[in-house]
Amino acid sequence: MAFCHSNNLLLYMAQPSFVSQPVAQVIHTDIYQLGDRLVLEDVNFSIQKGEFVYLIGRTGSGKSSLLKTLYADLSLKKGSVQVAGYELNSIRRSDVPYLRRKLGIVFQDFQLFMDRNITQNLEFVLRATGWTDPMKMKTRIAEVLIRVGLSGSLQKMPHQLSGGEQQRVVIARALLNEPEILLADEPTGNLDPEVSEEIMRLFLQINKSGMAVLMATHDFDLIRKFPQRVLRCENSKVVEVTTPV
Ligand SMILES: Nc1ncnc2c1ncn2[C@@H]1O[C@H](COP(=O)(O)OP(=O)(O)OP(=O)(O)O)[C@@H](O)[C@H]1O
Repeated sequence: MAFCHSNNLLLYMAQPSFVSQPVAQVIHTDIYQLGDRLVLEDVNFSIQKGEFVYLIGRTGSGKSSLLKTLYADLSLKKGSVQVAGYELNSIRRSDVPYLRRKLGIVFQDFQLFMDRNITQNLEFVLRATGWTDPMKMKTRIAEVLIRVGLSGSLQKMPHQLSGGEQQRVVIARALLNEPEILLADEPTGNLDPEVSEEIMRLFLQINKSGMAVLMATHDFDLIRKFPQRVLRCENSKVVEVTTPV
């Protein structure tokens, strides 16, 4: 297991060299919100390729701030963070879009363009991330929609889809550039329990294909039903927990 508490960093560093490079590695890192407010201190953990990790903690404990740090939305003042091959300590502003292509980001609020159909929503992201060939874009959009079980929705407008289906589109959007890790912030927060479970099964299915997932959630029913590794934000620290519920 690659996680380390701050007092056993040596154990962490003593991992044999054949262990694959983690997709995310956070060492002795302080997490600040805007206005220089320290939210989490001395954070240490790593996530290996293909791992599924829940991130839990009370409201305001720092889950979103941690995720924002990983996708370079909050800047790093102290510590070392490496994500998808990028050192965030030294990342240039101009490289942030390239980092984000290697991450899939899923939020609670779907953030789809409501005046564009599903194909157009996905096309927008492909164009913004450098795709130009219309045939390749069409194929990629069809692929990701099949993956999330929405192959019949290419021309639908977001309002014609249920909440669960809209979240599936958001997950499809996050998959477009085949990221190494999905960062999900309360992805089931707006969904009823049955639909939440379906979305969770989708995340697990994607995870099985080798993509790491870090999911912030308050949903203990999901954690009980689909146990995975758990990190908890509490008292300004991030700790690994074995009995979260
Ligand atoms: N944009 C912001 N500017 C300044 N402080 C913020 C901002 N966003 C959050 N904070 C503060 O940072 C702390 C951590 O908030 P964060 O949103 O990371 O917690 P969280 O665990 O994700 O909470 P929730 O479960 O409610 O989403 C809180 O004290 C919050 O008030």
